[in-house]
Amino acid sequence: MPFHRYRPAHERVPPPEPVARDWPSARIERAPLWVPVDLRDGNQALAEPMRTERKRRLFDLQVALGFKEIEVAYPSASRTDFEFVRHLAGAVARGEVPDDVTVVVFTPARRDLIERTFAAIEGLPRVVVHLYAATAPVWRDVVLGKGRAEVRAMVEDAARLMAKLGGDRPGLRFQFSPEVFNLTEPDFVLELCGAVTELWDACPERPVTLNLPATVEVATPNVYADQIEYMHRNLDRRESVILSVHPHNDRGTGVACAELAVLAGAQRVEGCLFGNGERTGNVDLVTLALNLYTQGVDPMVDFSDIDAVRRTVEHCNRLPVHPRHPYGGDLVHTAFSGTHQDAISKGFAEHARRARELGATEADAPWDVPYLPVDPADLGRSYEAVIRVNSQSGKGGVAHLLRAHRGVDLPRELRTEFARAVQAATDDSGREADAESLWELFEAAYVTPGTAGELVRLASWRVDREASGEYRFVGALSVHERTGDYEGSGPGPVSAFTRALAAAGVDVAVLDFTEHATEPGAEARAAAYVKCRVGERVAWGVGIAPATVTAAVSAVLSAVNRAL
Ligand SMILES: CC(=O)SCCNC(=O)CCNC(=O)[C@H](O)C(C)(C)COP(=O)(O)OP(=O)(O)OC[C@H]1O[C@@H](n2cnc3c(N)ncnc32)[C@H](O)[C@@H]1OP(=O)(O)O
Ligand SMILES: CC(C)C(=O)C(=O)O
Repeated sequence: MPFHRYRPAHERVPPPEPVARDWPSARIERAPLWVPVDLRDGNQALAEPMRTERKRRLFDLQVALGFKEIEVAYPSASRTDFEFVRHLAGAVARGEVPDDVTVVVFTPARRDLIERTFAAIEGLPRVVVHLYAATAPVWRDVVLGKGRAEVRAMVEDAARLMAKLGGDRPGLRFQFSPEVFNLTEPDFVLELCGAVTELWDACPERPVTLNLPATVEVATPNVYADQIEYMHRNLDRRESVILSVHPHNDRGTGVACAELAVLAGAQRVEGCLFGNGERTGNVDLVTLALNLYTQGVDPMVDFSDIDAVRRTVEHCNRLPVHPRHPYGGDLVHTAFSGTHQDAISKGFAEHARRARELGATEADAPWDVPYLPVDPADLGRSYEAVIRVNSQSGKGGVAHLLRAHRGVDLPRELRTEFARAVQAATDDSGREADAESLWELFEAAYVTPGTAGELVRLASWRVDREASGEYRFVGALSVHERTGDYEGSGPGPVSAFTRALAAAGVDVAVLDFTEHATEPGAEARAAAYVKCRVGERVAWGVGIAPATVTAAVSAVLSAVNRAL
């Protein structure tokens, strides 16, 4: 591949010199102002732009999630976008939009289009008019055909017109974006930003938003962070400026760019939900907000029902969210592989133990579960899909599914044995085994093995506790088709039954036995697991029944038949 055709970013735009930087040792301790631009930047990247119904649905979602500033349209671009802003003006007048929500509209630096933009916002009580113009050398030369002075004049003319049209209108603020900031000479950005903050008379009561986009991501995130910190330190009227960033994701590092930019002094971040937007998309606000959340910082937006958010975004964009998308993808809390499942399963148990120790609920106890950076329940997800079984799974995952779905908690040795059977079955099929098919496999193998072809069968039976404290088993046993009544006594029901079996000619030694309830409460069923030696053979059997004695007897019978 002809890599010699490309130049590194530092040769395309001089880095700000000298670079003093605090960002490498800074920490993000509170959320910046998140501004979703799905309805403008995201929308302009869609094959079928949203109409009012879809736009309103996404807008309402963003309001419900807690966003306070929302870019809603490029009103001069199309009738659809113009009408949407008019629709919102009506919605605000009807009290359908909370008072603390401000809308942003976007305009190029062209007189007719600015005038149309102001016509659109008539009647909106809280609005930001956002002016943009490309400032980087290639855009100046190739797209606009203007030198630096002419671009400055174009921006100033537009800013002046906006100030004139806006007047002293209460609730109106201004925003400027030097498009392709990241490839623009830093001194030129300072010059333009200084010009607009002066023309708009930026002051702490009416700050101007300066939004510095990585319109096309071209460098590693540390370069963007240096550029932002330089602006943060050198912008005029800094206390009257809201420093904003707008990363795209061409190199796949939009999230890193945004995070480092916040460390470098950015107070506001524009992006889209799940990262829709031009080419590889705008930076994803869901990931950014939840990255903060998992550091223990209030993200100031609510993603506690992530799947509902995703469904609405998918509906409005008519684009799917990738199953591996951070936090919201279908598969991001799922482990298929054995050692991950084992770790997660142990992590869940430890989490429950720690919660009990702290006297907290599991939903409130500190989260530290291997392989799960966030508790899926915090995002409105169940634990159902966390562990899924295929041929790469091990005993931990198999045992977890049986425990979670059927309440059976297999002894370690039986887990290993059954996991081998599951692996053989999933290797043969090449498919996943869901909880139901896993249970069917387990039941057929251990609970009701070869029902039709059983060699030892038990018809009616009973166990009594004698006055001596011993147990007495009496039952009709059929062994190799020979039926008779047999009995046996022992210190427990299991030993009483094995003695009855011995009397019928079946020599059984119990090597291991455990029993537990499958769920809490009086309605629980008992599960019994028994490992028996029958002659030369050793086998496990499992019994599940409403009564503990029945479960134990069934388990022994199952082990005997499996061994035989
Ligand atoms: C990085 C971003 O996201 S920028 C936003 C991009 N979004 C969009 O373009 C969506 C909406 N756009 C549109 O609907 C149309 O492009 C319109 C209505 C704005 C303009 O349409 P047209 O007049 O047909 O122009 P066209 O679409 O060809 O745009 C190119 C013209 O805009 C000029 N232009 C580009 N950016 C700007 C700007 N910020 N301010 C003023 N003019 C600009 C170009 O120099 C070019 O001018 P020229 O025709 O004199 O060479
Ligand atoms: C904010 C602007 C101009 C933008 O959408 C971009 O640069 O990507």
